[in-house]
Amino acid sequence: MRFNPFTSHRLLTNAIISLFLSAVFLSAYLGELKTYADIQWLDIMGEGGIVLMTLVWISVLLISRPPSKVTTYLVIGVGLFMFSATLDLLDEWLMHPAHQWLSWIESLPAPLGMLLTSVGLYYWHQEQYVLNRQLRRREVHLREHDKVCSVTGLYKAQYLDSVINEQLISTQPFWLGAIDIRDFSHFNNEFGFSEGDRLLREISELLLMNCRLSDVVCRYAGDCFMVLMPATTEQQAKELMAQIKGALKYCAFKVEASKKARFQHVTTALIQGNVRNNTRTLTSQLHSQLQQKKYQQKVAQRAYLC
Ligand SMILES: Nc1nc2c(ncn2[C@@H]2O[C@H](COP(=O)(O)OP(=O)(O)OP(=O)(O)O)[C@@H](O)[C@H]2O)c(=O)[nH]1
Repeated sequence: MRFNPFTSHRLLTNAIISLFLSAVFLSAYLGELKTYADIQWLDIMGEGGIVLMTLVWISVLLISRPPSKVTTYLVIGVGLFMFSATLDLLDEWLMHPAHQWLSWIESLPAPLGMLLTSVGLYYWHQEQYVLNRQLRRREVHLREHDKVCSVTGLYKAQYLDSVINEQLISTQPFWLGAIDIRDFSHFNNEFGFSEGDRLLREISELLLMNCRLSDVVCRYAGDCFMVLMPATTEQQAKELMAQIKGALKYCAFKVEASKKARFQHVTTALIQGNVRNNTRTLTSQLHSQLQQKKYQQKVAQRAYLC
């Protein structure tokens, strides 16, 4: 999720714009233009780069973070640093009178800003600790955002493959389960793609709720999820998949447009991780098992209807 700095962080954005403009006006009001020969272009490039980068950091913070104490400390901290850096940059063009108060205004905000940024980083560390605990059920020890599905917040196939690889190397027994939503394309056609996305999100939450802390839940493809169950017996793996199936079957998903409850049916398949397998053969064997089950279910359904 991205935030709009002008709506989600109106006060902070206004504070940063005011800091920047006050540095410009202060310099322009008090300074005297230097002669062309006195201008150091190399200094301008270096100091201009610092101002530009601090403005980029502030924009990234405002766009990426929700309103919070951490965001305020970080943005104001970097903003004060940007204020000092802007004054520093502008005095390459404008000679400032040698007032004590002016040199304080130029030098004090930077260390104060760094202090506030450090406080913000400390709170960020605490916040991250809480978030890491929340994420424990979604990841093992890797954090690579490009491997996370933006719809469900679960890791994608690529991540699961790397965890399977690690499990195979460690020779620990593990089971891999696949869960495929039945007739998801019909659901999409009937209620729209965004309701489909919402259903995928709700299913992800239910999967996480039904899995143990040590399991890794991933969205493998479109409507197919996979669960890696480390140090698990066949009996435990089967029980877990049955619990997931049951939980989804009785979950009354309310479609926004009709407010009617929809119950989801899934097809599941299980395979044991074996040192003789490699990641690709394991996932493709599980996939073909799933396809076979789906086919059998469709044949049985047709026979029942006839
Ligand atoms: N809403 C939504 N739909 C998606 C997404 N990714 C894939 N899909 C849809 O998921 C559907 C998967 O179709 P199929 O593989 O035929 O699955 P199915 O309709 O459940 O059929 P069976 O699995 O055979 O019961 C397709 O309609 C895709 O368009 C997504 O991120 N969001």
